[in-house]
Amino acid sequence: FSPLTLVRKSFAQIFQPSLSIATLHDGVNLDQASASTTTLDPLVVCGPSGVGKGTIIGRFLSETNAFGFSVSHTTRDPRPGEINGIHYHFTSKPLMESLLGQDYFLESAEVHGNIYGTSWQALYDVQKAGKKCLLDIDVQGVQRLKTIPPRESWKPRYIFIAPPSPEVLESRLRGRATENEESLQRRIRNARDEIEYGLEAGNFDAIVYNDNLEKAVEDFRIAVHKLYEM
Ligand SMILES: Nc1ncnc2c1ncn2[C@@H]1O[C@H](COP(=O)(O)OP(=O)(O)OP(=O)(O)O)[C@@H](O)[C@H]1O
Repeated sequence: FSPLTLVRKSFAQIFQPSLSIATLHDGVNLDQASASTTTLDPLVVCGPSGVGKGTIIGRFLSETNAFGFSVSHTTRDPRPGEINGIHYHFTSKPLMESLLGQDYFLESAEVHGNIYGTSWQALYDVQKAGKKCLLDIDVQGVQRLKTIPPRESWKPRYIFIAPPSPEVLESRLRGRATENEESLQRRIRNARDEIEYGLEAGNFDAIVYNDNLEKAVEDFRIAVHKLYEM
């Protein structure tokens, strides 16, 4: 039977823990399964709000085709211009709640009354396109991810982005001007514990300090290349 049959079969068995990426990857030579699996391991990027994750990731992704973002599910309403399946999988709250009760999401979070989640399928979709999935996850999310037993598609690398100091973090958050004072104070309060966890030995595979942006992007690039032996 053709490789395509294999691919379809694999999707039907999406929750099978030992699913091989080789069978998910259209056109891949199945004999090279072991060689192709590690190259698609996901990358989890974490750091306190305002540290510059989005900025660094944006710069990094603009220079590489090796990584891609997954499409998240959300219960929030689409904004003008947002397309279902491209920007988000827009999902009703009852359906989302039912999916949360199954092993459908690798991570989920409630933000301002809306539920967001990254499904295993979304991760597989990125891998199927031959890319490593880059996930921007908060510290609590990372702590939950670490409880997931490794599976063929889930052997992530973890990078923490740290601010040069709490004062600089606060001034960046203020400079971004996206938060009201209450939200800003909450982010700053949370940041203390998040930074402590991030800098603790063994919690992350690499730590990148975002002081000078150019240097941080370069350090991020170097860390990724090391972690993936690229
Ligand atoms: N090295 C840097 N020097 C100065 N300003 C920076 C630097 N890196 C990022 N910034 C600025 O800091 C602000 C926060 O950055 P960004 O939005 O990327 O943070 P984030 O970690 O993605 O935040 P959140 O988790 O809240 O989405 C932005 O205004 C950004 O332009």
